Amino acid sequence: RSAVETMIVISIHVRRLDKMMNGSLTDWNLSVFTLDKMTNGRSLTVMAYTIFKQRDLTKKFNIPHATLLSYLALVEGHYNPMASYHNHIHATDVTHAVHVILKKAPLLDVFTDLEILSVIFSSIIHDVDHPGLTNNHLINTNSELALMYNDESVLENHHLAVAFKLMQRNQCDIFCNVPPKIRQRIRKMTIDMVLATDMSKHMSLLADMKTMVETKKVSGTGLQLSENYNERIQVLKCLLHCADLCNPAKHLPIYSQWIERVMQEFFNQGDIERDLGLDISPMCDRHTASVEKSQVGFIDFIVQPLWETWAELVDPYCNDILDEIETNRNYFQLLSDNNETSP
Ligand SMILES: COc1ccc(C2=NN(C3CCN(c4nc(N)nc5ccccc45)CC3)C(=O)[C@@H]3CC=CC[C@H]23)cc1OC
Ligand SMILES: [Mg+2]
Ligand SMILES: [Zn+2]
Repeated sequence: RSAVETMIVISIHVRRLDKMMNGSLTDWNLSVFTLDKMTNGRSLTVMAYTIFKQRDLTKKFNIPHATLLSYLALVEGHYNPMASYHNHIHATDVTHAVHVILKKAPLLDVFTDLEILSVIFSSIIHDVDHPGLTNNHLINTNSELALMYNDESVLENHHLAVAFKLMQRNQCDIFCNVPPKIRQRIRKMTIDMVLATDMSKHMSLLADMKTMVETKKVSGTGLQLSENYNERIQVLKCLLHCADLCNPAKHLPIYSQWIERVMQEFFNQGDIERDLGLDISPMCDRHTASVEKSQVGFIDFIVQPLWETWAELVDPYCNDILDEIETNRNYFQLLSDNNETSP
């Protein structure tokens, strides 16, 4: 489809989307699955374009509309439709989550337009061309990607390289009217944020956040960020990471669909590992994995500690999110107990 046709199709969806949401794109429990059906598999382009318009980013950074649409459609088309979880709908979900988190009261006047553009751009591209396999698997199978990136944040380096390479396509450079120094700053922030979505960085990210909480407690005020780049990017990394790990914070019907998709992706990887005679990765053996136990562990060890620290540092009022996580955790704990008792 030419960019013009894409633009027309998308703008029809954008208008329908606006009506559907009656402008309330900020509904945390919006179903991106419904949105994707409504937009014939174009939910990322429609979501991202709508957010850019609502935040006036096209005007603030002089982004030509046709260029934005072409690039968004190109990126969406480079998400892997064969990946049941890490496809374009996950990117729509994370982009939407970043947008909603940024709208929360404690963050309203904290970040600059440049930082907002960068974190929304990062969410759009953060998993582009994901193969549906984990970094460890790519490393253990001597994949081309692991060879390319020397086993270090292999997937995340790939997502970034693909996203910036696609920007070189004709009429796809969305930052064409942005001064070089600003372009460089967007690129640096995007690289830092997307690399921080590598789960192997999770514990150090969490530790750094806890340190910030301790120092912030001293000031006792809301989130007061200094001009210091490292302090500001630290919070933005965590914002994107929270959005990437927001499935357990959603109502069960939505959360359950993400579980089904991620387990399908993990089991597919486990099947490959079994066929290769490799050790099967955690949660990836379809014959022994307990979906319920995996979710309880995922919430207890990773998701709840992250969101709790986020609440302490940034948003003391995100109890609705913490409550949802706890409700979902107890639901899967109960399922897990029942599976134990009844054979
Ligand atoms: C909806 O449900 C899920 C959604 C996403 C993911 C995601 N999982 N992960 C990892 C997370 C930690 N894992 C564990 N490994 C080991 N040895 N032990 C553990 C013990 C308890 C919990 C987790 C682990 C490995 C996989 C990613 O890397 C994805 C990519 C980026 C973000 C999250 C994704 C998992 C979900 O349910 C399990
Ligand atoms: Mg990722
Ligand atoms: Zn992701």
